[in-house]
Amino acid sequence: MTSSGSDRRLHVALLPSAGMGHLTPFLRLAASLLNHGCQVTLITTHPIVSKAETTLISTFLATFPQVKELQFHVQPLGPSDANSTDPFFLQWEAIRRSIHLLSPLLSSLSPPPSALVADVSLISAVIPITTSLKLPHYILFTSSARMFSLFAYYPTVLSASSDASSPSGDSIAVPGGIPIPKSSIPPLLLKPGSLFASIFTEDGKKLKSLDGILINTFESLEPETLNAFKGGKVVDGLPNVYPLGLVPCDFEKRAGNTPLKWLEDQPTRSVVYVSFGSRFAVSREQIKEIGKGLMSSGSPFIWVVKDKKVDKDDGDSLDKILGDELVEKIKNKGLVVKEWVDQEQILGHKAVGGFVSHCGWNSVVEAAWHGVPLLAWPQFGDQKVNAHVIESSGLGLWPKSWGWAGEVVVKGEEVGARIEELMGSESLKLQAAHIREEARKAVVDGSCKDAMKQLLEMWKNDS
Ligand SMILES: O=c1ccn([C@@H]2O[C@H](COP(=O)(O)OP(=O)(O)O[C@H]3O[C@H](CO)[C@@H](O)[C@H](O)[C@H]3O)[C@@H](O)[C@H]2O)c(=O)[nH]1
Repeated sequence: MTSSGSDRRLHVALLPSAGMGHLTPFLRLAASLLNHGCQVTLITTHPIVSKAETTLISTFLATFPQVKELQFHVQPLGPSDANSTDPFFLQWEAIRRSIHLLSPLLSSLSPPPSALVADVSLISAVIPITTSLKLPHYILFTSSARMFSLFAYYPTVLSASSDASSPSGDSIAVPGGIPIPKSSIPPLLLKPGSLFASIFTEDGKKLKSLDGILINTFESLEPETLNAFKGGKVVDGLPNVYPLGLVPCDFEKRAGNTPLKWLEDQPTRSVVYVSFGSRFAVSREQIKEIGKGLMSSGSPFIWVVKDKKVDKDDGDSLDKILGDELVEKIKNKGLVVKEWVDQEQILGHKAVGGFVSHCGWNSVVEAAWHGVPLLAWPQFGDQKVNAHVIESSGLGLWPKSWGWAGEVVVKGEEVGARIEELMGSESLKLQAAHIREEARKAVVDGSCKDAMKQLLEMWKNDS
């Protein structure tokens, strides 16, 4: 594609932050921009926190050698330098504190980019740079539109509260949206002084300085919230919100440990897939109960077990994590894996009929894309807000009494009963299939395609 009036290609620079949940949608956006004929610069921040991120970045760059990589080396932080022990949040803060090193990198790009799309966690750090370079600044919000509505409206809520660090009342009534119960707010947001809370509240105030907000979602999942943004109801003066369906791409495919052969032998829609994403460690006690639940559910299963936050620390064998007895019992009923699997290929397989998920937003979008109903089991962060989207769109079930991670250990019988409900529900199957069709229409020739077109037009006009 050439820019109107000139034959110079549109050049977009992308700055993701740490964690697969953030990197993956950025690389899907990059692939989509390349498909539209854009020139793409990918800013990679080093050191990289997880092995999964290192692998994905190198696969992406090998698949698209035309992409320019700009390496941004940041000064790592320790837990005593910032109020967090989470290696991914520490990396966000490390990037923010090293941001002065970004300006010369961006200035070195030729031709200069027409826009920078940066991660949501970097907003207030990046604004002075894009302002001084006169570079349009967009963010890619990597969670749901509903979560974005909370992010945008939260400063207003806090300013009206008697306690400056906590909203008053039991719920947050985001204008134009469905109220968000206080019990669904990320627990770290209610922890005064936490690194997450300070980034969230500081950056939420700066949204009006941005040029636009890209969100990875579909109308069929979040119609009310997207309408509230369209009507300008959420916060006055917010820049445009572009709902882009950033769906899995071929470059992500990994053969490796994905049990595709085993899936081939299972009846259609019979298998339940269990995964809690790329950065959540399930407690050993809960792991044992999940194992019992899977066995009592009667469905064959693929279960990805993860008991360390960062994959580099993941040294224990499955026998050690599950215990010999459980490993022996499970053997003929399903598959348990500890390594990275290709979730997209699993969800896209005809044998898979349900997904027990922590409600990481990428997992929700991938389940919607493949029409796989979810059993929502949010653990931390934005995940209860996302679980509400799953429940209200009819894409899945949410047993609210299961709470946040660490609040209760959900017993095996309860897990098994809910999996049976998930796998046996005809209405969930039908609604998930409907959402899949709507998502595909939106991406191929509907609202997501239109949003991407508008964005490209605007960048062209600005360049
Ligand atoms: O073995 C695995 C494990 C994960 N994935 C992929 O990894 C991504 C995981 O992303 P997500 O489902 O969003 O979960 P998290 O990794 O937990 O993502 C973080 O980032 C998300 C986006 O901001 C938030 O919604 C989550 O709460 C936050 O934990 C998805 O694309 C999965 O398909 C695999 O392919 N194989």
